Amino acid sequence: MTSPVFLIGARGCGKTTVGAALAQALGYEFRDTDHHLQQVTGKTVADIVAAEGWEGFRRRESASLMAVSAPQTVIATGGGMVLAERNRRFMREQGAVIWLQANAAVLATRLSAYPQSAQRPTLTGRPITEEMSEVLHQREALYRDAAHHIIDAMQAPERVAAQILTALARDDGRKGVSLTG
Ligand SMILES: Nc1ncnc2c1ncn2[C@@H]1O[C@H](COP(=O)(O)OP(=O)(O)OP(=O)(O)O)[C@@H](O)[C@H]1O
Ligand SMILES: O=C(O)C1=C[C@@H](O)[C@@H](O)[C@H](O)C1
Ligand SMILES: [Mg+2]
Repeated sequence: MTSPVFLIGARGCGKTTVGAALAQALGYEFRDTDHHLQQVTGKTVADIVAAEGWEGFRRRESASLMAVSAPQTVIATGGGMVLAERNRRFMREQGAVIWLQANAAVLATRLSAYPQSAQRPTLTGRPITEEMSEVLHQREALYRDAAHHIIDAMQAPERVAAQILTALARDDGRKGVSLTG
């Protein structure tokens, strides 16, 4: 397998955390669309949203997705990457798409412990548990639509990474190629 691996899912599901470990295990590059956007603009998500609105941010994150996608790369995407149909189609066509699934209570607990509010400005203006419930309600069908594999992200990061490796190896087995070849 050489095609990119895209990690999708809500804020706090572990795309950045698990993505780095997964890339290391595969010997792949690791890219993160939120980090890329911050590097090229020199601005945080909150800065971009304040200057250009969420619409401007969504346009820029779609461009980031195209910019970082490459063979032998694990890509942690922004939580809202799936909102655009074009992004969902692009990821499905270009590589393997993995949804890291977690419930609102777990996500809210993680995000409360480590808010990073410059990178995660409020999406709804509501308290965090309510916000995550609302966001999941709006997006679950989109994550499901985009994903080739759904992984339980409410386990230790190493377990999550191991289960993704198993799913990718199974894909390769079906195609008759080895994971590293
Ligand atoms: N499997 C896990 N178990 C426990 N804590 C986790 C797990 N995965 C991530 N975390 C913790 O949750 C927080 C959010 O993780 P991370 O930044 O990787 O999420 P993300 O999906 O990249 O979020 P965002 O969409 O906002 O970029 C971090 O503090 C991280 O240490
Ligand atoms: O879920 C979302 O809409 C977001 C998630 C983060 O990764 C960032 O991309 C940004 O804060 C928006
Ligand atoms: Mg992240």
